[in-house]
Amino acid sequence: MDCAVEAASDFFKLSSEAKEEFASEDLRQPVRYDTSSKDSISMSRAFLKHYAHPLSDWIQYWPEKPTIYREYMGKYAVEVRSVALQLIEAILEGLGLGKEYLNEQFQEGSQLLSVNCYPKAPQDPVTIGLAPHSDYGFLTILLTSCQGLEVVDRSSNSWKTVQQLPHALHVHVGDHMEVLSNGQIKTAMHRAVLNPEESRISIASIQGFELHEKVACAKELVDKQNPAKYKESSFSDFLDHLTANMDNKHRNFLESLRM
Ligand SMILES: O=C(O)CCC(=O)C(=O)O
Ligand SMILES: [Fe+2]
Repeated sequence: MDCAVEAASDFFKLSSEAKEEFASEDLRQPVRYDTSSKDSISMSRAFLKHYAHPLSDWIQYWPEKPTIYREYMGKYAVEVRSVALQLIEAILEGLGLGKEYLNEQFQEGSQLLSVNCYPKAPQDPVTIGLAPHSDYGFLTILLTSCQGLEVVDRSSNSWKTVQQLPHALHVHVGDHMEVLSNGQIKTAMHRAVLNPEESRISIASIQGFELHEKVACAKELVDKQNPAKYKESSFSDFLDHLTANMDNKHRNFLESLRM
């Protein structure tokens, strides 16, 4: 885990030119570097996003520098995906769907790594690094170098700081789990605030289905009393939604799926 943070940190220390090599406004690029100045929703963040599963298909597109990047990030990606799949199985079992439910789609699903770098906060008042959002996939596993993640507590509708525990991973549910469970499990609204003491690295691993595979409410969880609450959608539909709403505030994907 520390190695993945080190690889990320070293990448962001590269010259602007080296990082800009990966700059693209096309959300479908296999690797994409961007900073807050161009992306209105993320407020003070540089990030590198790339796919990670199957690793042999994607690793060739990842940065070659720093030289440790592919090895360290690759190892982390494989390990964290295995944890995510085990957690997803447990959730599916808890929903009464059985742990093998849609097993093929999960096994062949996509994994997106969002590697973020936030500057140290300039002064005391809460400074936002990444604006409130939920993740599109089923489950996100987040590794962070220091405190900065906040989640909405649904009971009080207020922001709660996620405590930084040494060597702990943070797990949260994404939009497609809310859809699959027909609303029984809710997506986690979250944001990142800048840390006043140090710059911060976070690595989000987002587990979804393959690009064009549709996610619908599980028919086992739909009946007369509980009609389907969401339209079906794919990861590709999410990318289209983001592209179409790049410059406005209607970026909430889950809201766009509500029936
Ligand atoms: O930096 C964080 O703590 C959150 C990152 C995040 O939410 C994301 O990359 O989707
Ligand atoms: Fe997120």
